[in-house]
Amino acid sequence: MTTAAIIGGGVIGGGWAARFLLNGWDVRVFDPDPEAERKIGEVLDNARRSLPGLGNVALPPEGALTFHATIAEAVEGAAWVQESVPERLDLKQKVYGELQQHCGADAVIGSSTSGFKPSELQDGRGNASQIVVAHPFNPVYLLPLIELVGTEANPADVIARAKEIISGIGMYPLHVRKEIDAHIADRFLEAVWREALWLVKDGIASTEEIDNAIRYGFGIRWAQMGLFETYRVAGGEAGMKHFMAQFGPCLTAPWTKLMDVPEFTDELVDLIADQSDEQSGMHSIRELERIRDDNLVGMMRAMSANDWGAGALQNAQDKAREGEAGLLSHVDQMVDLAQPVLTLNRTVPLDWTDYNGHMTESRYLDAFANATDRLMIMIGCDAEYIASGGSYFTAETHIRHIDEVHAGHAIQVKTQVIMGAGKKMHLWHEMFEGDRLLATGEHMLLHVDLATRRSAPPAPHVEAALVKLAEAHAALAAPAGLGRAIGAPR
Ligand SMILES: NC(=O)C1=CN([C@@H]2O[C@H](COP(=O)(O)OP(=O)(O)OC[C@H]3O[C@@H](n4cnc5c(N)ncnc54)[C@H](O)[C@@H]3O)[C@@H](O)[C@H]2O)C=CC1
Ligand SMILES: C[N+](C)(C)CC(=O)CC(=O)[O-]
Repeated sequence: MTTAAIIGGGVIGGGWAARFLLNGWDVRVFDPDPEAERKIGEVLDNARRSLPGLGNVALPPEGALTFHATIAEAVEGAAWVQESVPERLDLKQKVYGELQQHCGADAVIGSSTSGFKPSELQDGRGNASQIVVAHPFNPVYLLPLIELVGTEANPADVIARAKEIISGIGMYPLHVRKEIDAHIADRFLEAVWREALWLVKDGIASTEEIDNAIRYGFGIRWAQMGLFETYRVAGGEAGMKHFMAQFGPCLTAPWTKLMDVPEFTDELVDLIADQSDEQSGMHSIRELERIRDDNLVGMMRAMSANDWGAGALQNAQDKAREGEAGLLSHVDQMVDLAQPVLTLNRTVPLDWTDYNGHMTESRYLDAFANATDRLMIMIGCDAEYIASGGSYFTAETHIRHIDEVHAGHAIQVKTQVIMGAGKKMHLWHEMFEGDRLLATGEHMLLHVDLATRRSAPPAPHVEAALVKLAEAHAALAAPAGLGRAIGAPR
């Protein structure tokens, strides 16, 4: 088990703690705030309901979370130390002074700083080589971006280790090669924030109107294509050059206020805080966090379905975790061919639940369809085979809903091949939460030629693998409920 130390467990430190913990790391926290344990507990509750279901493969078992009275205790045995104390350079440097006396010389110390350069954090430190900026985005347990910034004081192996660890907890290390104030992303956020303050101060728009301008338009667009790809498309068939020719001249027009920052007078602070209360005060912060998390999970899962952007990153993570989750890619890897095959091992995601507060009926079919996909892969009917023109179509399905299950709970599907020969594949899926049977799915599939869209025999290697599994499963008892039609129990 690997250990992370979290120094400062507020909004961001709490998110880091959840990210490490849910990815199987032990987490040791130091924060002098007597409320820190409660606050991190609440962040963790939100993380547990949203992160595990983001991908389609189960996360590793959670690590252990402990709270410590001193920095010295917290950093003991930590491979990664994440500093997330308030944004004050003197405080951050004081904290490094203390923690470097106790942490391992080979531990990486990441700072969550939103704006300081790594050279400012390293200044005066004996062992500057282990200190880097690892700037996350709120909520740290869901958003994958980390701006990783180092200096010449950081050897290549420290940056490489930092990248490896960040990737290992499902995040995307964006290596900022040249240090600047506020890195890359906060430069944008700061520019947008300044403009927004002017719009409110000048009475042009309320906080809610500004938020609507973002969330009904360019905010959704940015989430999936960023800035340049979006503008390339906006240039039409003529592309980026046309876009720049059309909108370049506007840059000299007074469209932005940038460095001209409105003074934070009491009047301006009250104006913004009052509008914000009116806009969102009906929700507690924890409620708003859950609404935000539900939306983020939904958007990111949509991008996973398209294998795009943050969704493609999640898919790559899922792929890397399959082995650990017991999901195999060929029947020949099975230790015991005569047992039902584990074809799904995942957590119920937030967007699979309905108004009854449990997994909705259509998602049972989703889960069983995913289980069938896994079995197809295991007999050689994988992406390459399908691209060559052969696949299976489902001809008939019968699902029995036996017990309910909720978002955030782990589910597994085990699959028995009832019959597999020639064009036919008859499958029996059983869905469990632990030992509790949740549902069964009986599915008849036919092999097809994708060019003619008609049934056709599979390639010999696919049929051989299917027959091998079907013959091994023939020794299993017939499942209770096999062949049942809707009606009174028999
Ligand atoms: N809030 C945000 O949206 C983001 C903040 N950051 C950065 O993360 C860092 C932390 O910010 P937040 O979590 O927002 O602040 P916060 O105020 O929520 O949390 C700071 C925590 O540090 C603790 N603390 C204070 N002195 C300490 C010490 N000597 N040792 C250990 N803990 C101490 C406090 O008790 C508090 O719990 C800052 O550098 C900030 O720029 C980065 C990304 C986003
Ligand atoms: C406002 N902020 C500068 C602290 C924001 C960040 O640093 C990143 C984020 O999560 O928006």
